[in-house]
Amino acid sequence: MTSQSTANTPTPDQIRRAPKVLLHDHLDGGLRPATVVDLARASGYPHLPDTDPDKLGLWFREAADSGSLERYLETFSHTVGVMQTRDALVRVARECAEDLAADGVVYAEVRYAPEQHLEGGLGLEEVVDAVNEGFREGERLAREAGHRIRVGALLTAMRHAARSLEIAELANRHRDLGVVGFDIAGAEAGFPPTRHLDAFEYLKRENNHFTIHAGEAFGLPSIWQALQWCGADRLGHGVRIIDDIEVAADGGVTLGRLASYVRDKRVPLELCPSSNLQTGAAASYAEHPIGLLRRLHFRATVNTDNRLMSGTSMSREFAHLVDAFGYTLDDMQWFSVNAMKSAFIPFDERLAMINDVVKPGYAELKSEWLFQRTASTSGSAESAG
Ligand SMILES: O=c1[nH]cnc2c1ncn2[C@@H]1O[C@H](CO)[C@@H](O)[C@H]1O
Ligand SMILES: [Zn+2]
Repeated sequence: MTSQSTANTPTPDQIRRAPKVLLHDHLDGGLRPATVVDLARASGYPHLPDTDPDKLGLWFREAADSGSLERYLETFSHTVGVMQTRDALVRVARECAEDLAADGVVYAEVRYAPEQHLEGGLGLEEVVDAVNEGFREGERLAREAGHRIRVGALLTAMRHAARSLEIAELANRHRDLGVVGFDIAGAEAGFPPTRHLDAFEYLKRENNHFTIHAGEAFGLPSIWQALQWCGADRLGHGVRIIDDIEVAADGGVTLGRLASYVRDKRVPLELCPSSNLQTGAAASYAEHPIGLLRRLHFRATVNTDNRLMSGTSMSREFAHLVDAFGYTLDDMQWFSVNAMKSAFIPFDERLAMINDVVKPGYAELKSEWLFQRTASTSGSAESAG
């Protein structure tokens, strides 16, 4: 009865233990509800919609379930509101690393916008130092709990604001000091990436890396600008590339020039299924473009975006995809290797993560079925032999 193909369909426990790689996760979108409540109490933040952690968690999920990116983003005022002191930033970053590690994430790039954490009097440098300290503490605590994780920071500039060059310079100064790259985020419609061209050109001159939120709430022009004007290394979401792919009634697929470019150049897509359902970028998991993009061998990756607002984790994202598309451990490995290839750390480290951590982890899981014969199946196997 036990065949390799059925054994390759991961169980919830295997999904959690599988080594996962996360490239798109917002620090201010991943707080534990109880931590939001604690920090609000400690700092006297008066605006929380609820002070019961369970109800607050539910409030975030429901408020973010709005069908529009703009309304989804309004929920961040409460998380950003309680992340204005050094202690709060260290704690949130520490818990982020611990939570990801406990969920089986072995490598993560976590982003946040330093310019949003200055209201309590911190300077930009102090914000970055506090978050880095939290990540290092979280890595250490995770190790003590038996998990291995590496966390790098991406510094985000808000696309409606005008501090992107300053934040890009901040990212460059903290290069090799815990910050692995740069990003822009926030409302997409009306704020094209070309507004921040000087920041991107600066980073290119410095041989540094950046990703751009593009093709989430706005379509192909945003993706095209991010790649061809700004020179993004990766696309945050990029899910609307589907608008440049035609599927005929007979199943034949035609790629437009931009979709071809994205696939040919192996441009990494930081896809975030649950987040897309909430902002209206996709209707259901089964209809999410990730299914087609994976079949067409785009450089697709699976990400959480905002664990608090979506009530999600990497394991939950994969569980939904396993359910919707019948993905196996091999598919999970493919996404994880894709993500690791696309990370912003040096090539030799990415290669070692793939060969020494990711692949052995999946090999271990994929071989479990060999050792799990029950009395009855081993009996029938013997009699069959
Ligand atoms: O999916 C998204 N699209 C665009 N912007 C986002 C998304 N999720 C979060 N942020 C924005 O990024 C900031 C820094 O982390 C958050 O405060 C939020 O405003
Ligand atoms: Zn995002």
